[in-house]
Amino acid sequence: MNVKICGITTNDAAACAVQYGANALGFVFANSKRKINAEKAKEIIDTLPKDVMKVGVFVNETKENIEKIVKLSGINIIQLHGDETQEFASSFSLPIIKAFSISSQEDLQQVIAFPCEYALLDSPRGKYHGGNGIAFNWSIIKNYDFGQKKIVLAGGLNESNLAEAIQTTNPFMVDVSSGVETDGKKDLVKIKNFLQIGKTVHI
Ligand SMILES: O=C(O)c1ccccc1NCC(=O)[C@H](O)[C@H](O)COP(=O)(O)O
Repeated sequence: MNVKICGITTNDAAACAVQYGANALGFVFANSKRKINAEKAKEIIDTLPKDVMKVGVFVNETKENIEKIVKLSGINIIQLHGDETQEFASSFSLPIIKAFSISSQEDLQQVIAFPCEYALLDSPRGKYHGGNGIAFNWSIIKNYDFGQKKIVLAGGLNESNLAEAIQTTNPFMVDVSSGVETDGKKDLVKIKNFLQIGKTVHI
C-alpha cells in the first residue's frame, strides 16, 4: 500500500518516514499547527529520495503564492484542501490531489467530476480544514467505482484502524497526520508502526 505521512516539519520525521517506506510526504502551507515555511520545507525536501512524492498542502491559497512556494520549496504535487474550483485546479501543470469531505454517498459524485489525478477523501472539517484526527464512515466508499481516480484515504487513521481501513476501502494510498503524533508532535515509533502495517496488510 502507498503511504503518505502528512504534516512533516522536521528532518527526523521525514528521515524516519522514508526509512520505513513512505511514498509521499506532506508539507502544510496553510493555517495549521503543522504549518511549515518554504525554506524549511526545501531543507527537508533536498534530503529526500527522488521517488518520494513531495506534497504541498494549501487551503484557498492564491495561484501566485502556490507557484512561489512550489519554486522555493521543491514540492512536486499540489494538494488543494479548501474550496478550490475545478478551473483553479486545472490551471496548474503539477499533479493535483484534491481533498473532499465525505459524510454521505452524495459527496462522491463531485469526486468523479473533479479534474485531478488524486482524490483525497477526508472527514468533514473540524477546527482546521484537515489534520483533525477524525475518521469518516468508510462504508460510504466501500465498493464505489471511482473510475481512473487514485483514491487517497485520509482522516483519523492510526496503527489500530489502518488494516481495517485498507481492507474496507482498498485505496490507492493512505494518508495520516494526527495518528502518528504524540502531544501534537510527530512520533517516530508511531510513524514506523503505521508504515509497517501499511506495507504488510493484505487486502
Ligand atoms: O494537517 C493539517 O494540519 C492540515 C491543515 C489544514 C489543511 C490540511 C491539513 N492536512 C491535510 C492532510 O492531508 C491530513 O493528513 C489529513 O487531513 C488527515 O489528517 P489526520 O486525520 O490528522 O490523519
